[in-house]
Amino acid sequence: MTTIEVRGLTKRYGSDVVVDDLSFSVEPGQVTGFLGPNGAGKSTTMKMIIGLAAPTRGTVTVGGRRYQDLPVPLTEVGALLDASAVHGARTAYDHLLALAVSNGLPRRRVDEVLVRTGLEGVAGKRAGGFSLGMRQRLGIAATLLGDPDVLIFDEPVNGLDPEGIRWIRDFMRSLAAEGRAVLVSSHLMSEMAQTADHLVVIGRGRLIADMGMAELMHANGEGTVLVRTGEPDSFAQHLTTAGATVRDGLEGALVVSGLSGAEIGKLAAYHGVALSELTPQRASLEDAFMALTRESVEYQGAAI
Ligand SMILES: Nc1ncnc2c1ncn2[C@@H]1O[C@H](COP(=O)(O)OP(=O)(O)OP(=O)(O)O)[C@@H](O)[C@H]1O
Repeated sequence: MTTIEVRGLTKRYGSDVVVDDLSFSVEPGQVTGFLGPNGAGKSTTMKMIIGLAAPTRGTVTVGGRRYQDLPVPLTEVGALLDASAVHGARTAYDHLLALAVSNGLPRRRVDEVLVRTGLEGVAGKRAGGFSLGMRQRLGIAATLLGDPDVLIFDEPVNGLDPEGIRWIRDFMRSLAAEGRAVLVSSHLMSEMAQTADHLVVIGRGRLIADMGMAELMHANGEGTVLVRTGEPDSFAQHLTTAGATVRDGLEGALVVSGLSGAEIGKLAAYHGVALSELTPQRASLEDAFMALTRESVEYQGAAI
């Protein structure tokens, strides 16, 4: 089972400890969101995973081995840390071919990853003229050349338009569905809420939370549903009788916990109550993240 294991990882730059005794695991078949405010140490951690920065202390292994000890790293782990790191004068095809050849990978992989990332139509175009979204696709294509079980992406949706964001999100999910371990960093909880199965949250280089997305949602009141109806009082009664907890929301809305949206919908149908809104709440997740990382953000602000 190929995973990333981070144990007691620490990185010091001068007197600054930017990654501080960090331990977590990245499991296969999941998207693990690596969350933290700007400057929390996400990029530095990712660099240490793929041997671009040396830990001051601690270890990090991919599939049980240090990156430096992997015979053909590209076949074990693909990483996209900076999509602009492309030779602009080269075509997309030549960029990938150079990477494949220098890593002893078969030429056919270039065609395969171009198709997989939807770039086959622009394979002969110079990467320098690519939009940010296309550069990201090209960067992702490169990570897949060696068909690795582990993939690492640093803020892959930064600066992308909604269509680009959606493409990346779906792509991450499809990679995890194939059984790969996917580690993806972001400073936005809202982004991770729609992509990740598991979350590793850091602040000031330290681990703040390491938990399943479902667990986090549950712990932070996810499962609350906003309900609007013309008969709030009688429907609130039905909800309470069915085991839900109901409190009043804004403008006559009911805020319901203890029943899912589907269950509330069925209950309304059973009692012949027309609902004008039935919305599972997600905002609490963003609140949870802000609360978790507030201290580290304030520290950053105060340090400037
Ligand atoms: N080569 C370096 N030399 C000195 N300090 C560094 C170096 N690389 C990163 N840092 C510092 O380490 C801290 C963590 O940076 P890092 O880029 O890992 O954070 P991050 O969580 O990825 O944030 P962002 O989302 O802003 O990239 C920052 O304060 C940064 O200035």
